[in-house]
Amino acid sequence: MSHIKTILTRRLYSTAQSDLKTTLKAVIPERLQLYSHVKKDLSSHQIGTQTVGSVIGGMRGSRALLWESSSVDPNKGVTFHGLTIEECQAALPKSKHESTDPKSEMLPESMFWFLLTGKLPTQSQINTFSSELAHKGDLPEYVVKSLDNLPKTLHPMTQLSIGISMMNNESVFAKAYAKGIPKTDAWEYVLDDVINLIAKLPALVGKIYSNTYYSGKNLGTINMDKDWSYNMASSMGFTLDDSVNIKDLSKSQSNDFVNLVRLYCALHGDHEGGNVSAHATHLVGSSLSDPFLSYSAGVQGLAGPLHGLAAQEVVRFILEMKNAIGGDINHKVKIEEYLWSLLNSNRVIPGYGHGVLRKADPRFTAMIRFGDNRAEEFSKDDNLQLVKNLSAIAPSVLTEHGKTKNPYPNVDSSSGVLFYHYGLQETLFLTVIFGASRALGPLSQLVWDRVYGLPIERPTSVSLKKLAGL
Ligand SMILES: CC(=O)SCCNC(=O)CCNC(=O)[C@H](O)C(C)(C)COP(=O)(O)OP(=O)(O)OC[C@H]1O[C@@H](n2cnc3c(N)ncnc32)[C@H](O)[C@@H]1OP(=O)(O)O
Ligand SMILES: O=C([O-])CC(=O)C(=O)O
Repeated sequence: MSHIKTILTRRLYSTAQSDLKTTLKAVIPERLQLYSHVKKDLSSHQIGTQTVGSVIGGMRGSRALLWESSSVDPNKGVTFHGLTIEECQAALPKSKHESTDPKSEMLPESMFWFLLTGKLPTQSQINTFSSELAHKGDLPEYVVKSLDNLPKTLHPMTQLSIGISMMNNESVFAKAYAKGIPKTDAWEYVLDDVINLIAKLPALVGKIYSNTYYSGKNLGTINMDKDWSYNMASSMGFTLDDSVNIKDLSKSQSNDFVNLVRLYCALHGDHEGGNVSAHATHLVGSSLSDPFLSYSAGVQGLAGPLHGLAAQEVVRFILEMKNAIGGDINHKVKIEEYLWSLLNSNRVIPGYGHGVLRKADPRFTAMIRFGDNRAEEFSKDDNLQLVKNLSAIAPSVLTEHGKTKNPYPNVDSSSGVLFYHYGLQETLFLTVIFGASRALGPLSQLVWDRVYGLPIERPTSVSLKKLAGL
């Protein structure tokens, strides 16, 4: 016994009289050495059904999640129940007021219906559903008051996640669960919560925008006869008839903005289950946290710069680059030099690379198409032109740099500058629209998680020493 104690004491206790950080610093080099060995020499080794490389490499290549609504092919990108973006654009209902307008975009609520059911909704089903969302769109008073009391300097994504999380006070699922419900009924309560959550996003997004940038002024109202994206645009003050038109847009610019929200939100709604926001929502939901808590976790994941926050980072990067190259947006050499300066200072090029994709993201192309279809509006937009030039130049620079497995643009590359064009120039806000959009897919899957009665997610962890066979 005393022998064991001596060994443990020698192995486990710090010998020096040092503080916490110093003690940690001292043990890092040895552990890093072991980590490098495991990564370099043992990645292909099998541990259970996984490779060691997958365990320490962000679970790449591990098929570990059940997800119904979309899938991502490395070369072709996302499909929604097997339909490509263009097929969805052709098949999903638009606003009832613009159903024959070729420039009007599919509605995110049509996408949600499709993601959830796997069935294409009819125009009349969507008219009714848009109206249901509008009627459920009011924010509870305590949420408004709490948002009003947050510091204006709080990042809009943090405000979004707080707002969503607070509404768990409304959760019919949480209340029903507390009373006791059969497991087989859970999905119906979850569906009610999911619809309520999605319905409240336009007002929530508008409230955060107004509080952060316009001192809480009422910028617009929800119109019961309009769709979810139109109401989001109104809440932010970007429509002519239902808002203060805060950016003084023309009628056609305001229509474009609404359609940009529609396209952006429909496209960003789902990207299979492994991305951080979807996975976080699914993981938290697996403990039977209600949809508000679950999706607020998803939003917190989306707020990371390697994931959704890249939407804001790209716009900042494009503006900085334009400045640094003296506005010479067509100067290939200057652009290349700027990219190298970033890479050489160990920064990532935002909007490039992907965990799964190995070609340009078709969502990137769809957003660029949105601008190209409005040639007159965008003909003098240097930012969009720079984004396009960059997409022709950056892949060869990143390939020569030799690190990223995918040197092509991802979805975040193009979308921010489109919003910027129409006056949404508060860059820290851009990911909030992403946050509203991403509710569609992960929350539709959450309903199915409860239909199937999926268990709590609980993989097993393993230590580095064990991976190294020590
Ligand atoms: C909605 C979305 O989430 S889309 C993604 C949005 N994020 C961005 O645009 C941020 C920039 N891109 C990246 O950081 C990455 O490409 C990610 C996070 C998207 C994917 O990461 P991974 O799957 O690890 O990419 P990959 O396996 O190609 O990474 C290998 C190396 O290339 C580097 N790399 C990847 N992309 C880039 C990039 N755009 N610029 C510079 N280096 C890059 C990685 O940092 C990594 O370096 P390391 O070996 O020193 O750690
Ligand atoms: O799939 C991913 O990892 C990131 C992404 O593009 C998304 O979530 O839309």
